[in-house]
Amino acid sequence: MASEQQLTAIKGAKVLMVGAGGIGCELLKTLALSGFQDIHIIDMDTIEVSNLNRQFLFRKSHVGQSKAKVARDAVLRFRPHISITPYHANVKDPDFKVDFYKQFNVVLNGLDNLDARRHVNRLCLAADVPLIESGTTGFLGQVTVHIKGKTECYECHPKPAPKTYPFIHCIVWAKDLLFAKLFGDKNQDNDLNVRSSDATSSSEHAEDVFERKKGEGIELYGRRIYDHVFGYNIEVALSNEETWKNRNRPRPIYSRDVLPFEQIQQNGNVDKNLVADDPSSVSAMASLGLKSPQDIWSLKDNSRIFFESLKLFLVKREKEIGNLTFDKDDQLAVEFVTAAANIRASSFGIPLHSLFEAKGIAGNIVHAVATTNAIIAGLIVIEAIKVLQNDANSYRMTYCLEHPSKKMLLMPVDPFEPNKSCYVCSETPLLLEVNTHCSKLRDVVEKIVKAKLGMSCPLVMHGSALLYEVGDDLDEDMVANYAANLDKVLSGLPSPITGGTILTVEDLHQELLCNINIKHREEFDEEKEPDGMVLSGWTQSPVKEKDDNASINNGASASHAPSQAVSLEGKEDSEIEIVPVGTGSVLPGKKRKLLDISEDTVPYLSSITDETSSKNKLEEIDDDDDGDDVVMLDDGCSDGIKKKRLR
Ligand SMILES: Nc1ncnc2c1ncn2[C@@H]1O[C@H](COP(=O)(O)OP(=O)(O)OP(=O)(O)O)[C@@H](O)[C@H]1O
Ligand SMILES: [Zn+2]
Repeated sequence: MASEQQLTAIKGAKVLMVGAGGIGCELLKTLALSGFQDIHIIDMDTIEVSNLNRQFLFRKSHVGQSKAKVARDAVLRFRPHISITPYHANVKDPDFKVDFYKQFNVVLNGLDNLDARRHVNRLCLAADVPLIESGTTGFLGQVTVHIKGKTECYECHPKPAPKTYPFIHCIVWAKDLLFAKLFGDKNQDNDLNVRSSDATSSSEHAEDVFERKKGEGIELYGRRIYDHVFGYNIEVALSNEETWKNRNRPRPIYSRDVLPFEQIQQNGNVDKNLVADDPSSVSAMASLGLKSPQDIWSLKDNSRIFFESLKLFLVKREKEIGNLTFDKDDQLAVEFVTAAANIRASSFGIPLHSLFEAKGIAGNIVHAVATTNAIIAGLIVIEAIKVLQNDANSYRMTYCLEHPSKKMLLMPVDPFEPNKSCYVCSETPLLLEVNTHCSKLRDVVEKIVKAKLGMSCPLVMHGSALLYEVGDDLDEDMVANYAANLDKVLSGLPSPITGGTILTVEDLHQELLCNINIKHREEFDEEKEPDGMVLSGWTQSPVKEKDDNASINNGASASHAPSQAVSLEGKEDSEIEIVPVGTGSVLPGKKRKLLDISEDTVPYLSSITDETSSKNKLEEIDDDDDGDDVVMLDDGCSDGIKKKRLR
């Protein structure tokens, strides 16, 4: 039960929630039931069938509608007198300026990607509004509190850029949607659009394009599926302008453009598989003479594998069709999923992957666990109430573990101090080593300012000389001038950038400005420094640890298969390796000293302290693994940073 004081703080609060997905639905419900009365929600997406298993505010009839709006309506049904304001929009939309943030007492993130999280972090700092961050991956999760000047900001320590993340979505699409639709239960609910343009929209019984027509040849059928999912469905998606306002538009791909019809007919050599009595050894790669699973196939080869594996399923494994579920040890299934994921990746401008990599990703996908989202949402609200009461001594970052430690599944730790060399929350300049005679301004803007510093609308200045900016209100001359600058080497710019120059970069939408000291360097190691430049400053810790009790060891070697993501074996009782999860990237492992935990710090801990019962509870949920929230857990790496706790 909340105290009088807590209730007063809750009732008077105006909160912003960003994201109304897995965590967001739980969070909105918990906020409403805890007495919050003024809640604003931003979410840019519409509801999909695959969300329904865990985003419990949504029903099948809501598919296609705004998540923020439907979530609001669902909660108003049981809390009709509170105010919930939905925004069906990208949080990076310039309408959400610093003044927008200033109206809130606290911002609560339930996002699934680094880019949006960094953006919100910057605006919360600019507006001086506390931010509570969260993330989940399967059974793992965490909640962190970020208060300007008091605790570390979300970006105080660099997070490696996600490498495979967008590709994971292609794998999930190929595996859980396309493979399931073609070879699994025909009557399942599925997000794939199954109606073609010829199907009259009025007819309820319009044909399902995935059904093979009577007498239809395998090649024709394959081509129809290919053109539907990679061509027509992409065109349908493109017609919704709203979706692409802040995203890269995909390109429809049709089979005739990649592989002329004759080539599809001559595609594979099914006979090569004749020796295979065992259906499990049938392989499209063998049929096509593609040998190495490590090779990254071209779009054309992926298309050939697509047609060939489809053909082999229909010819050699006909009996299994309708009952198949994806299995990473099923060679033909992996070939099909790799090819389909790569063709989709090509459409979205995402780098293609080898069969070997795709198999690893497909086999390691961690599904969302609704209970973890619910626990994390509860913890967000607990921290939010402390923040509203300005109860700084009780702020905790809490980690939800997979296996109990000291009979606990929730690990609270003290928040950390801000990193004094963080370019986001402090004014410490960065250092860029670059060959100023070879590198162009475009390289700095793309590889450093956008990719590393996460600025979306950057402006680059040298002293008072404006070298580059983006914006809707620029006149033609300025646009031409900036375009010309982008193609000049740094030392050849109108206001030359050389060793010793201080460059100022700014993103007006994020209210972020930082200075970069330029150091000229002649040579770079192509393998280790592929950008041809090195950015530093931000990663070094300003803190010299003196107090052993306050020190955190670096997670020197943290290899984290999903089940080991939090590894306790061989560790001192009070020390644990923690991997922040659900952040849309693979994050470094960190060891953190645990607090003495009492039930005061985590009020509902007592309900899950029984080792056996809590484990069983979670394992039951594992049975329902048809969630599609995916975060790859890869090998973690140390960020090599020492941090200092607040107390
Ligand atoms: N830039 C953004 N602006 C607004 N909302 C965002 C932004 N980025 C992500 N989101 C929202 O954050 C939510 C994250 O929820 P969640 O992790 O459950 O993902 P999901 O997209 O619902 O599910 P899945 O990715 O597993 O299909 C989504 O609803 C998504 O629309
Ligand atoms: Zn910071």
